[in-house]
Amino acid sequence: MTKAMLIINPSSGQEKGLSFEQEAIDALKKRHEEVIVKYTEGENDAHRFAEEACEERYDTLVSMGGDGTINESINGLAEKEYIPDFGFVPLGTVNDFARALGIPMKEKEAIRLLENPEAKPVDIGKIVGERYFMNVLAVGAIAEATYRVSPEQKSKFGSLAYLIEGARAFKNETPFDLEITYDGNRWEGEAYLMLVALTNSVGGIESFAEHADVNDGAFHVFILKELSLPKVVTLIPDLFRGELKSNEQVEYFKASELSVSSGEDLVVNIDGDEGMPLPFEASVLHNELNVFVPDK
Ligand SMILES: Nc1ncnc2c1ncn2[C@@H]1O[C@H](COP(=O)(O)OP(=O)(O)OP(=O)(O)O)[C@@H](O)[C@H]1O
Repeated sequence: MTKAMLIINPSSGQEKGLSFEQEAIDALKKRHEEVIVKYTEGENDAHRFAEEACEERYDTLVSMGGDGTINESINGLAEKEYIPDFGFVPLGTVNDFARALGIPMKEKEAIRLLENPEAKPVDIGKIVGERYFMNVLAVGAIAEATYRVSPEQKSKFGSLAYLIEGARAFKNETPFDLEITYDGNRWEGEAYLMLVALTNSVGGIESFAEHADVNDGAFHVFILKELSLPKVVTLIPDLFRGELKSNEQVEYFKASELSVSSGEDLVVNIDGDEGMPLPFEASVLHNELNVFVPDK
């Protein structure tokens, strides 16, 4: 008998998850005899439910929520002996993972996709000894500014709210020292921001790492080395043209393993949430999950 687990975060996306519950169950019932629904009540519930889906050998796990819920689900699935195919319905503000995979932003369309999806192998990132991520790591005050984005700003400006707070942090910003060893190479210098992207979409901007693919086995590392007027204004058009990696103020390289440290007290932002202090080591888990994407 085939079985699917549906995780719903009722609080995600201004509490719209529950209104799509029945549609999601109906879509999953087209391919599964049994559909079990789990509701999150707080932190770590989605993580725990996803682990349960592995242990109990569910064929499919589907999560409905924002990037926080999807990140927790992935943390429950990664590196398990048995891993169900994974699908999700994006309910959040930014939804970078969904953007990268071509999953529709409209809930009804994302749910319809569950009736006849293609399961695509997808990379995820691992912070060694800590946790997993699916989109981005960031270090620097500009990244930390994103914690100041309020729910009101998010509902008013969407993902633009993060750009606005980030731009505010540009003003009084000073560089920090950074040392990165990667795949047998080394980069050392001063930086204003470091971003490690696994997919093309960062902060809702799909052209951020335009050349990045969800299963290319690589981290795409961007280091903002300079932040001086008037050159800084060239970052914006390059960002939206997908040319950020060629901007003279940016150092760019690809890596499958990274070790990052700094002499200063810095904290890494993981998929938009506050992570742990530096130093850290990260590696790509190539084709770790099978994720439902639109059938071609
Ligand atoms: N029933 C619940 N009530 C309140 N908070 C919950 C509940 N279940 C889970 N959470 C919390 O919701 C957070 C995840 O929210 P998620 O990112 O999925 O949605 P969102 O905040 O609407 O998305 P986005 O940040 O993209 O706008 C987790 O920190 C988790 O602890």
